[in-house]
Amino acid sequence: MSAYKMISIPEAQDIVLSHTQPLGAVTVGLAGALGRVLSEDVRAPDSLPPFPASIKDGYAVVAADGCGEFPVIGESRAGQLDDVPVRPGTVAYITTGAPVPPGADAVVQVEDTEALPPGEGEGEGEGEGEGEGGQRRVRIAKAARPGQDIRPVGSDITEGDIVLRAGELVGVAEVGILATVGAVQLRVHATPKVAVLSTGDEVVDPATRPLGPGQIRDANRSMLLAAAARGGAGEVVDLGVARDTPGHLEGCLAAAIDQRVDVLITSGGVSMGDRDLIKPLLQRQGTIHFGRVRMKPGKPLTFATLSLPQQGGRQMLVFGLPGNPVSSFVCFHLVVLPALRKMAGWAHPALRRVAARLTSPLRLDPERPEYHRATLQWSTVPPGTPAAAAAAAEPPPPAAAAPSPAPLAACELWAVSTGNQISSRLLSARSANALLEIPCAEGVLPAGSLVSALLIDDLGCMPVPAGGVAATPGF
Ligand SMILES: Nc1nc2c(c(=O)[nH]1)N[C@H]1C(S)=C(S)[C@@H](COP(=O)(O)OP(=O)(O)OC[C@H]3O[C@@H](n4cnc5c(N)ncnc54)[C@H](O)[C@@H]3O)O[C@H]1N2
Ligand code: MOO
Repeated sequence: MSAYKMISIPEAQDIVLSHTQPLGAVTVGLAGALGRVLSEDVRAPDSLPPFPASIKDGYAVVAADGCGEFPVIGESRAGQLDDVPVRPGTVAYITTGAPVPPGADAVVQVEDTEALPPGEGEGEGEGEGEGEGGQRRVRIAKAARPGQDIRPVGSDITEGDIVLRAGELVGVAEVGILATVGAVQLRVHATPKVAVLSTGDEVVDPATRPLGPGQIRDANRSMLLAAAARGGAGEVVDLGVARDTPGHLEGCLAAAIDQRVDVLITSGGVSMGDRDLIKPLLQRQGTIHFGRVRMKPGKPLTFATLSLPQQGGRQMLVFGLPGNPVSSFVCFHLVVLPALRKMAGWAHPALRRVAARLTSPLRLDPERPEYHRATLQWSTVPPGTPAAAAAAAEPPPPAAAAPSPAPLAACELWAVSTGNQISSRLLSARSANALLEIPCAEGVLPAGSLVSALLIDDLGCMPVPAGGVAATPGF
């Protein structure tokens, strides 16, 4: 009998998040802002554009002048302005992004004008568009309305506006916005320092070849270090492999404490065997909040906190993940990743959920809900099925014609199982971008059933339908 009560995964997630606090603020430069969560609002110190700016290459005009021939009395180029006012009956040459000169209230794009050739207008015998005394002239062929092709001051950003709020995640566009408003030093949440430790006498370095009797290569440490780095850890610490002795394991825990990590992730040694030493160690040194979770895979998942009086009473989180590589992978995404995100300041750290249809039937587990690894695919027909094979076998379009795009309304997200889900088979996580939340019940879930899918990756490994998907139905 296990000493630990079996709890549900939502309970486990709530317990972990209730023991996890956002880390304090630190200052980073713009180059270090990507992927961080702002801890303060960012305001614009000035307006954009800071001056009325032309949207087109053309001529700055007085709109009321309408069409006709006009002298070009100056130029306004981006970054360089002739400070000559445009009076009624005159125009100024202007480039995209340049300040509209005083007096002008519209821009006429160059396509709606004609530089007057020699012999026309006043400037016979001189260069194209140039009149007497070198004065360029132009014909405005299309009347402008006031304000045409001008971005007024502050039309993109108004001075004092909050352009990004505390709690927002800085992505690529946000880096550009920060640069736009000159925010080159930013207050963001600190990111957690995460250590990873494998356990087990059979576990050897991945470089080991050939394997000795009873040995297996350490898959979990590299995988969890990568997962922590991608999951937003500020620093990752490789603690190696703990041997199956209480003394060595304790030494590894001490190393994590000495290195002041915020989170320790161990794998292996949490089940019921006499060499499963993680739970007894955590019980001695901290508080175990749960030690069994109703989930497949990942049942012996363990979570503890250590309060460290020798380090000012700070708290360290410890996740004891099961040794089976898939169990470690699934537990990391369901329980550890939300904690790392919350520490890094995410307001909504849970995995995102979408709906998808099964392409094949799934046998249900009557004891535990299953987190079935799958690749989501956006398609009109269930991928990998006879219907998809029939669609693929249709005669190819004529050589010159591209395959026609699928109509948007006919597409759905299909969940393609990654095959045998035994928790030792890490290939069941290969190219998986979702964990299907398969309820615990008797029987079989038929193909075509709608299931909820937790996204564990961007959709970068989602296959692309031939011909793409049309943006508008029937377009
Ligand atoms: N009597 C019971 N036995 C087991 C139970 C149970 O409830 N009662 N639960 C099973 C379940 S479910 C799981 S999951 C495993 C988890 O066991 P541990 O966390 O104690 O893990 P280990 O025994 O150390 O290893 C399990 C398996 O994974 C391999 N492993 C371990 N570390 C690594 C690594 N770093 N890289 C690759 N593979 C690793 C290890 O060699 C074992 O094959 O317990 C069941 N048993
Ligand atoms: O729960 Mo264990 O993770 O089935 O293999």
